[in-house]
Amino acid sequence: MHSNHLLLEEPIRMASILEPSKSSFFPAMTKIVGTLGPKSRSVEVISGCLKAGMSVARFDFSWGNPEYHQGTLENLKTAVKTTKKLCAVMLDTVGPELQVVNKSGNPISLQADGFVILTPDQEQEASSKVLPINFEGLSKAVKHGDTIFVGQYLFTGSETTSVWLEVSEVKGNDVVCVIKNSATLAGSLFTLHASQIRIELPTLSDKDKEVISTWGVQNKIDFLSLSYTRHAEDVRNAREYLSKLGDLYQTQIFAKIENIEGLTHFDEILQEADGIILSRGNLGIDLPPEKVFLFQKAALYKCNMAGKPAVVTRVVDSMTDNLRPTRAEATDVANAVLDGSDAILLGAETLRGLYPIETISTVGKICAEAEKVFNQDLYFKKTVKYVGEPMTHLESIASSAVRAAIKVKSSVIICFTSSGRAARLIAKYRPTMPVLSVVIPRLKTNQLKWSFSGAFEARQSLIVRGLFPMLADPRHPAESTSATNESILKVALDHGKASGVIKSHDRVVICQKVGDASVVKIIELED
Ligand SMILES: Nc1ncnc2c1ncn2[C@@H]1O[C@H](COP(=O)(O)OP(=O)(O)O)[C@@H](O)[C@H]1O
Ligand SMILES: C=C(OP(=O)(O)O)C(=O)O
Ligand SMILES: [K+]
Ligand SMILES: [Mg+2]
Repeated sequence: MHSNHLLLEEPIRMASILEPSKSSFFPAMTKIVGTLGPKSRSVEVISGCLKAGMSVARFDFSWGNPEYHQGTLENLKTAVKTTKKLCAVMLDTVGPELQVVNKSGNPISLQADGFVILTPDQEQEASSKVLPINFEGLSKAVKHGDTIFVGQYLFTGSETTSVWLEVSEVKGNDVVCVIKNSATLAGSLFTLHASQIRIELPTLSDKDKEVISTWGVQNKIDFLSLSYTRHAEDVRNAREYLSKLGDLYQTQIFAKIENIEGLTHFDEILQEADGIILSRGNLGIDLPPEKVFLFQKAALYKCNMAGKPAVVTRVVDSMTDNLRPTRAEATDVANAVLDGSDAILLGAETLRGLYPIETISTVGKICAEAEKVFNQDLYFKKTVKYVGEPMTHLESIASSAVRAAIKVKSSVIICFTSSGRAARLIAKYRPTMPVLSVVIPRLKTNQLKWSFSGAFEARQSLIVRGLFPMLADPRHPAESTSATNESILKVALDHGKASGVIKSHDRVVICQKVGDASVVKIIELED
């Protein structure tokens, strides 16, 4: 991954672009989140997705019932066991999402320049004249001239099954709209996005709370993807809610920025959240198109400097029905990596697309190519400058480990960690080689029972660029002696060798505590 590192800023020999990339054990340092659904729920397809590089599975509760998602999750567990590839679980909330329910499922044909009424009366059947919605307050929120977008769940923006509407007038609780483009709405559920409109609904709905406290608790979800996060308060409320649900106090919250309200409160949200999802599906229609890239670059920079993982969505929409991405999409994936994203989230492509596995492997290959030309040196300097001095001891150790690893051309960095903090800080400096984070379980109690920490911490690193976790045997307690440290290190090195990332005579940088001191060690392997 770090060999023959090219820099875009230097003249590249054009022919070198054509040199095939060496295959490596890790498809890419950038992680892939796949949304699982109808086209990606069998053990066979999920196994294919894991082998192709998916390391986080997203379960989107905007759609489907808990039993359906449970069936998928059971298959995921089987696939994880058989492929021996780790995968984290992300629960995605419905939040204040506006939806049109088309009970009959019959296609609804809308003609440009005609009118259609949006009504909160859900008793009415959806038709080309009336679309019933799940929200009473739309008529109070919108005014003449506002734009509304309605499309199939997870619309890609490139299909003829979604429609733009312009508000013509408000009649009581109904909103009369002019149809801007002819379209046929297909399916039984449509998402409705009112551009730049405040929707007075809670970010965590009652339905979300119920799902989290049942399905979420039962499955010990690693991540909560908080749809339509608009304020830091939304994250605080979700955290408060999770803190009372057994193991879920350890669940990380990823705030989804999907509209202008979230964008304007970005800095405060980033402080509260464990990570950010740049939800370009919704945000891409809330923002004028010419502003989307600016948000992406600015938000990724802020996440990188804060050392918090950032996930970019909606990159290869056209792969929902096609085996190849468009040129623009392929370039977009690479740019997301160059801009600093940790992970790419696939939505419709894996959920209802025809090529879930191929999409993951194509995106992974593009990411890996972009990583090779990522200007780590420049990024490193920028980050050190941003953090300033004095640095905390741990951050200084982490950044030094990355520098040492690059200088000695180390094949991997091995980081011992219990909380995951040290490994995340190393990843923050974007090393060009993989980081094997060896998570050492810690014995803990909640006054009712004793258990080992570590499982959440290990899985949560599956969304961070460059981190590859390994959970140490709980028989090696965190309060370790140097003898146990040595034996764990041997296990980590053997694991690295078996997977092909470490070879004989390689140099390896190790970050661990010896006694009370954090140390960075460089070792050179023998045969
Ligand atoms: N069990 C362990 N054995 C040896 N070193 C460790 C262990 N856990 C953490 N370290 C090292 O201790 C330092 C603090 O790491 P951090 O991840 O913040 O630890 P903690 O998990 O205790 O919060 C780092 O240098 C890390 O590599
Ligand atoms: C990922 C997104 O949201 P959803 O949950 O609707 O897929 C998005 O808007 O990009
Ligand atoms: K959702
Ligand atoms: Mg969305």
